[in-house]
Amino acid sequence: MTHAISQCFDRLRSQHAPALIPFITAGDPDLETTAKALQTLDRQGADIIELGVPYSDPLADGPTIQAAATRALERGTNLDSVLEMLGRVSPNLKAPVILFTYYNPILYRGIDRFLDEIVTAGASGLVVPDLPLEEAQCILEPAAARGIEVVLLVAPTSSTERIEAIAKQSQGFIYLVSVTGVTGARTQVATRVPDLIQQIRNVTDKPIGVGFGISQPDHARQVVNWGADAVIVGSAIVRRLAEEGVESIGQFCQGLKEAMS
Ligand SMILES: N[C@@H](Cc1c[nH]c2ccccc12)C(=O)O
Ligand SMILES: O=C[C@H](O)COP(=O)(O)O
Repeated sequence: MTHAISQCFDRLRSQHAPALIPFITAGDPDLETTAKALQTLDRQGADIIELGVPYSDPLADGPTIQAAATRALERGTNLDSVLEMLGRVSPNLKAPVILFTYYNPILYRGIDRFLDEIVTAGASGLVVPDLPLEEAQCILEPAAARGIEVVLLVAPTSSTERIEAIAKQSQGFIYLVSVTGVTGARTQVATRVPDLIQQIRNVTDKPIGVGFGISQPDHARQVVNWGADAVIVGSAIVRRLAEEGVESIGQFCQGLKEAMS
């Protein structure tokens, strides 16, 4: 049973290297571009890729990703078409893919069927931002049985007890949301991030990935210097992909990766 995300972190840790995790919205501007973008990111520095399934009622929706999801939905992108595309591309990717989706499409299909389908498509992990810890059990176990790692989120507002419980249950790594606001490029990384990283470190040795607002190589370097094991970059890549195309996100990823090393 593969636990590809944990394996990826084990490998990187032995090299003392942090992971770069770019996020893109599937279907923006179309799924063929997403397929090319996945391959480009894989070749140009992504260690793990977070692939967002567009959804009509997102939570934590910053303007860039919301606009991308709206465009993707207008073209008829749905979970079936995203998984069909991923199934074609994933055999050629080195980087494990984490699927980002809200809980409603999972519930609609049924958890077991959903998990079987994402395994077939070649996904390795799952982020479900509207699934609170208390409700996560129903998916954590059947996912683990299939080698799918469910990454849970810690927010700046999480209490110490809650951080401990999340850290215990999260698989692959712990996603530290750096701000209480929405996704989107910001001019600097929230100054409480080092404290939050330390708080999580105190209760677990699982890898910690930091996301939200990281949009420049300098930000990525700073987060790594603060002790993060992974840097997650969404909006800055989604915007470039939409405005400048696939080549530009390859170059951007290389730049982030260099800054982190
Ligand atoms: N889908 C979210 C973006 C997002 C990507 N990855 C996340 C992880 C946690 C919470 C939110 C996100 C949005 O609409 O902008
Ligand atoms: O997990 C992916 C998020 O989109 C990261 O946040 P960001 O968009 O602010 O970079």
